[in-house]
Amino acid sequence: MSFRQQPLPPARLNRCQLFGPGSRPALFAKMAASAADVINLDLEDSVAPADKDQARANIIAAINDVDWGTKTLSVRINGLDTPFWYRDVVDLLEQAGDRLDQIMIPKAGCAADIYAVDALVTAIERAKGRTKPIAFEVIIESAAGICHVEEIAAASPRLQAISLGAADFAASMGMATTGIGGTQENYYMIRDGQKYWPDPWHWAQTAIVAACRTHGLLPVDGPFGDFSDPEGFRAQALRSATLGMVGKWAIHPSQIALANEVFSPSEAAVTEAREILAAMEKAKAEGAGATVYKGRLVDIASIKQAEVTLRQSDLIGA
Ligand SMILES: CC(=O)SCCNC(=O)CCNC(=O)[C@H](O)C(C)(C)COP(=O)(O)OP(=O)(O)OC[C@H]1O[C@@H](n2cnc3c(N)ncnc32)[C@H](O)[C@@H]1OP(=O)(O)O
Ligand SMILES: O=CC(=O)O
Ligand SMILES: [Mg+2]
Repeated sequence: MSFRQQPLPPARLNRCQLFGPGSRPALFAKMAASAADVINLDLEDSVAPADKDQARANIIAAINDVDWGTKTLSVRINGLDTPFWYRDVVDLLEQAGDRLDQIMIPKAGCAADIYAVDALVTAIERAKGRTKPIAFEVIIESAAGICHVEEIAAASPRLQAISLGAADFAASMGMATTGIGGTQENYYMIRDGQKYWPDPWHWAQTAIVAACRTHGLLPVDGPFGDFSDPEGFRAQALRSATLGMVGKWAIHPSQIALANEVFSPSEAAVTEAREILAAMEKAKAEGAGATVYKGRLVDIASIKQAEVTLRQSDLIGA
């Protein structure tokens, strides 16, 4: 480990972020009653320009009126390239109650984007005497965003999470795709006449995970558009979890249980993590730094790997 210790991310569950358009208030109570850890009420791309004002009013009313339980409550504001975002921030901070936890900033391209929203939020918090600081989450979904992901991750102490937005990311990168996330038909390799489909999102995900882990944030996988394909969703989520992401968006209620399942360590994984810690305790007592568990090497790094699983399991149990 470097002299500078790697900070832990916020100790809260973020296995599933359920999205719903601010222009469909009939969904809000259903979202609140769902099993998602995080609720994202949307003012951005699921809301038509003509509906932005009404969606904002719907969301402010719902933040105050709906019982959101213990969920993290987040609102996705409009991008900084639009005429809507400042009004989103001003109205939310001036009119929504303290139940609002977080603002999601889409299409972040550089640290200054986060700085701009931070400055506005901070001024309104002070003017209005808001005592609970609003947290931020951002979406990396552009070429500029992925190029500057590390400076974005360091941009504000308000930041808690970064998601990959596969749809806008693909558009910004000029990728020849229309599907949102998952396997892309034309992204394949051939070996011995057999097609094999690699993961086109892999490098962007690992860049986000590395930036998040460096700065103590939660890395999250974004939307999987084909909600009629649970196996495709599961495969994408399993890859994300394997790479270090802690959760995934749901754009339909059918995806919530899948995300919760994938991002909750199984009983077998928890048992194995505990057994590795026990094996290492025994090794330590015998003066060894490494030992054999189920025929394979475990050493001091294995303790840290096991702790990743146990921290997540403890959060779920808490
Ligand atoms: C690329 C991006 O930016 S993704 C993020 C932004 N996008 C979004 O927020 C889209 C969120 N999802 C949706 O708007 C909707 O789920 C849609 C448009 C995809 C599908 O909507 P519908 O056609 O109503 O879905 P469907 O009929 O299958 O819904 C089944 C049930 O789930 C409910 N439901 C649908 N979406 C949601 C949701 N997001 N949250 C909670 N409940 C929902 C429906 O009201 C319906 O309830 P009912 O059984 O009580 O009648
Ligand atoms: O906002 C999400 C995306 O995929 O684009
Ligand atoms: Mg987007």
